Amino acid sequence: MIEVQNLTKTYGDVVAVDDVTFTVRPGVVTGFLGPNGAGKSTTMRMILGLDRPTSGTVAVNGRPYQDAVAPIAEVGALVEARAVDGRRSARNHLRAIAATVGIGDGRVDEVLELVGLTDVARKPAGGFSLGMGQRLGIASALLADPDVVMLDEPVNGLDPDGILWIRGLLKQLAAEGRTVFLSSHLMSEMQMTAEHLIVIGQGRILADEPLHAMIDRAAGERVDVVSPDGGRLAELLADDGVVVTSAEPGVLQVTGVAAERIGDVAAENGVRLHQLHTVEPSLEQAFMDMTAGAVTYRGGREDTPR
Ligand SMILES: Nc1ncnc2c1ncn2[C@@H]1O[C@H](COP(=O)(O)OP(=O)(O)OP(=O)(O)O)[C@@H](O)[C@H]1O
Repeated sequence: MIEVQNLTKTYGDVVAVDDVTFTVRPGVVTGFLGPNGAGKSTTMRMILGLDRPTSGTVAVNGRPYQDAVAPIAEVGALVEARAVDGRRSARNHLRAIAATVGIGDGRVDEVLELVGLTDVARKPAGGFSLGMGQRLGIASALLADPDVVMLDEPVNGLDPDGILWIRGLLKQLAAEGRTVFLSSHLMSEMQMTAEHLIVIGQGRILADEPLHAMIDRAAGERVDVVSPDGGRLAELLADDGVVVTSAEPGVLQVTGVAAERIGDVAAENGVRLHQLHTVEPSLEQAFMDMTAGAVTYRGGREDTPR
């Protein structure tokens, strides 16, 4: 369990993390989602005790992480590109880390297998692709069999197969009762990996809810209707909470009422329907709407803070 309470971090005038409170529970893959510069890495670094909070507290399994007896057994983290000596093999890289905490070669081979690097374990890590490097980073995070696994942008550089693999691995780790916390700035990736989402924008928490709750809110937002009797249908649908807009004659965009109900009303009143379809929920759009006012940096030529 990770408990973050009223956490704030400022760098000069920049408030990187602004009074953030949340809990990451075991057994559920929790995603930490926010646009670039939202404060995800800073928060994760404070959870690990790598950065000192300006104010607020962090506890991992009930106590401040700095006080943990065997940190890598407590939290397995992939937070910044780990320094890997490129001439060293993946296996020797892991053996060197393992030696510092008395972990034997058997466990090293086990995690290599777990992350799918067994075949290349004796090859120099310098020749690894970005995706293989990510797998090696994840292997070192898992080496000491930690209760809490925290990964900053673990999907970076992974191809679709790699994304599926990490999704399965994280679900498995959560099912074993571990606390699994990972960050990303891409909703599409989170949709595939996380069950619970904590959304951050400009250092503030914007949402903290199960993925399905976010999907439900985004779902059923709009039904598109094509009908030669559009005007009449709009009148029939008029009700509290129902909004009908029409950009062109005969084409309606309806919110606040389900497609089934629209079909029934049309049938009962002899209104012809040529098309009726619910616009698929777009989590990406929901996320963009949520963080619209909270984007610190926007892409583009200048890429300057707003
Ligand atoms: N060491 C630092 N010194 C000054 N400002 C910093 C430092 N670290 C982070 N910041 C600022 O704090 C804010 C949050 O940055 P952070 O890296 O935590 O965001 P992020 O959500 O992890 O972004 P990304 O997705 O780009 O990694 C940004 O405005 C960033 O410029």
